[in-house]
Amino acid sequence: MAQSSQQDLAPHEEGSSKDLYLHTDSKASPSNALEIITEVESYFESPEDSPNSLFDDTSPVSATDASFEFSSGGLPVSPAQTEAPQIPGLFFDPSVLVPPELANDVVRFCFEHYFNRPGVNQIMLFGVASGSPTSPSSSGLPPVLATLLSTVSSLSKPSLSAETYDLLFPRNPATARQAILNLYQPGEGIVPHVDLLKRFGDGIVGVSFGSSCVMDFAPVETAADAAPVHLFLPERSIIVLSGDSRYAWTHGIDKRTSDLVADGAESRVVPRGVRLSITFRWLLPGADVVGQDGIFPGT
Ligand SMILES: O=C(O)CCC(=O)C(=O)O
Ligand SMILES: [Fe+2]
Repeated sequence: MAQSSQQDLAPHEEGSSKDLYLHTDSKASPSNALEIITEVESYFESPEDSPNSLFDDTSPVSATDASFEFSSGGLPVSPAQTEAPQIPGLFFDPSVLVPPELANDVVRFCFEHYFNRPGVNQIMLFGVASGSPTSPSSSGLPPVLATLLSTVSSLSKPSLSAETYDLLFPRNPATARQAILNLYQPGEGIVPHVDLLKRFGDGIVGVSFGSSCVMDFAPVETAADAAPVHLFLPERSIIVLSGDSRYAWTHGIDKRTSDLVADGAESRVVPRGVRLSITFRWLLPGADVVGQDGIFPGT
């Protein structure tokens, strides 16, 4: 699969594999969100036919069931690991999950407010440079996402170093947060990439809703040849990318309808359902200005 540099992912950048159409959507905008951007097309990789059911049953099936693909190219892939890989700055604890009630609230809110029209599969929300885990309502994000952020903050604190925790959840944020909502149908993915270096700072946190998936990581330097690390991200799990894992490794999701996952000495196939991911990132200073010289074209 093609690797994408961070430039390829910039909306409207030349060289992007697909044209992106951005528009602000004031109708769908909760009053406390600064801006909502709907990307009608995105850099997602899609299969020929996308199933249209939402959040289907995704119970695992036997790895010997030949009806499930193991990779987009039909080539076998090694089973994904279920524990955090040894990638500096990557934090992942499979036992730390967002509570189901909050996950339901988040999914319901996002479908009602953002994914309520055909063709919309990506939404960007921008918070403000204030608010903290202790007063999430002042983040400028919709309340349910502010609650998600504060829940992720308390859930992940024990697994994070103090330094990484402060990076993600500083007492007095100096820059604004972006929340990007990505909706994947089974069979869709996202090309391996490093999140935009000029737009986003260090410390990225992502939460999976509705379905698991396997995220692939590869070192930037050797991404073309090196065997990627495959990590199984269960529904409601939290992943943190900082330091090397944010800057020196690509991350991506192969376009498959099922994933092969290690299960002790065995492996199992886990079908993918509709997955919503919510990723929180820091906008770099100056990247929070919307306009010709701001976060949109040309930056
Ligand atoms: O869906 C995900 O978990 C990853 C999304 C992502 O990497 C991005 O939006 O930059
Ligand atoms: Fe990313």
